[in-house]
Amino acid sequence: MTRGFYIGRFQPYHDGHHHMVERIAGEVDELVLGIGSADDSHTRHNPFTAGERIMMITKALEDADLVIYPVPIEDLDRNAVWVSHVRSMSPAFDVAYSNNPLVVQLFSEAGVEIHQSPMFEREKLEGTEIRERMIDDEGWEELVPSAVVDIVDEINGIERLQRVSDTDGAADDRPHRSNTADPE
Ligand SMILES: Nc1ncnc2c1ncn2[C@@H]1O[C@H](COP(=O)(O)OP(=O)(O)OP(=O)(O)O)[C@@H](O)[C@H]1O
Ligand SMILES: NC(=O)c1ccc[n+]([C@@H]2O[C@H](COP(=O)(O)O)[C@@H](O)[C@H]2O)c1
Repeated sequence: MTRGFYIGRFQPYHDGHHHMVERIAGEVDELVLGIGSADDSHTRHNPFTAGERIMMITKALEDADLVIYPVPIEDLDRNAVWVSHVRSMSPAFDVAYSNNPLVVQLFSEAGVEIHQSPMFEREKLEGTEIRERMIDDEGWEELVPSAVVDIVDEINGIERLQRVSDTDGAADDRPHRSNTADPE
């Protein structure tokens, strides 16, 4: 029995993530989905709560032939202890999956086997691009699983994102420390 760990912010869970999970499903029996930056919500970069992201993932993977465990993981100010923090929150896992350079670096240093994979249609399957489309009322629905469209509707997610994007002070949606091994 092999259990994997796939971490992301999933803001929102989109078809690029879904494609990656389908690929991972061929390699593991069970998969922990780490909901990164679980403590953040209601901002342009992280509009959805951990609970809302758990709903998106659970419903989108309802019919998948895979046991999944969505686990919220809060951010820490200390990268050096982040892998211990992840382990303290997650079911034990044999292999981790990420394309985030900082995540790859931290897991590798901790001796965890980490797999990276090619990006799938990255020009459109990117959270930042999808959130911009949501804000601008441009087509985003075809870039996420249909279950995610239903949940965004149920929580009035578009209205929230449009409101917070006006008021959270962010001039744009540039990724922060999580997307680089060297934030400088
Ligand atoms: N289109 C894609 N194909 C394959 N992997 C992807 C794709 N988009 C994201 N990923 C990977 O999924 C993981 C989680 O990504 P994340 O939740 O940050 O999504 P993102 O699309 O990169 O969002 P954002 O633009 O908000 O940073 C990362 O390892 C990321 O590289
Ligand atoms: N020190 C920390 O808290 C720390 C370090 C590395 C990654 N992370 C988190 O892991 C997640 C990585 O996901 P992405 O690949 O979607 O950016 C993010 O939520 C990021 O904030 C946190």
